[in-house]
Amino acid sequence: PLPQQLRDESDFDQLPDNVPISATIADIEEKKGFIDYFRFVIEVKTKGGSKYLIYRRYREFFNLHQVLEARYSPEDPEKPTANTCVLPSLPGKVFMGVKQEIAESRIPELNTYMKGLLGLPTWFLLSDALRMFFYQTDRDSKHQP
Ligand SMILES: CCCC(=O)OC[C@@H](COP(=O)(O)O[C@@H]1[C@H](O)[C@H](OP(=O)(O)O)[C@@H](O)[C@H](O)[C@H]1O)OC(=O)CCC
Repeated sequence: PLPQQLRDESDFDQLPDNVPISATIADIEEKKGFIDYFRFVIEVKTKGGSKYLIYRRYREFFNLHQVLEARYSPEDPEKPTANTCVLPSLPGKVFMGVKQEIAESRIPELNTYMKGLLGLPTWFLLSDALRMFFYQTDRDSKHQP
């Protein structure tokens, strides 16, 4: 069989072009309504070289993390098995505080979290939950500031 390093590269080459390979928060924006909330403006780069913006709020990160944990985190972090991996930790919920400040303080933490996710083994990058989160929806592409 191919040595691990070569296999990994060839695994990576097999990935579809629309798989996200990097994602960084470019800005935050406030959505005013009955309840104000903040969204993170995330620039996603795909393996095929395209770049686009998606807009996600914290609770969407939280829901993604719950799904990923349920499906992929090992019973015992000391012993990940073939289809489990140790996930980066998600910054926690905050119950009190100024929403703008909470959002701003989350920028570096969520950048680290996304970097951690997208640095996991190539088989993980193919998981539906992950690809759905980073997929650019119609709403994302029609987004008006
Ligand atoms: C003492 C006052 C308690 C209080 O107001 O907490 C409110 C809720 C927490 O509400 P939740 O929805 O469970 O959790 C909140 C949302 O995830 C929110 O996401 P978004 O920014 O996208 O809106 C985060 O920004 C908040 O930091 C978080 O607290 O607490 C619960 O309902 C607990 C349920 C597990």
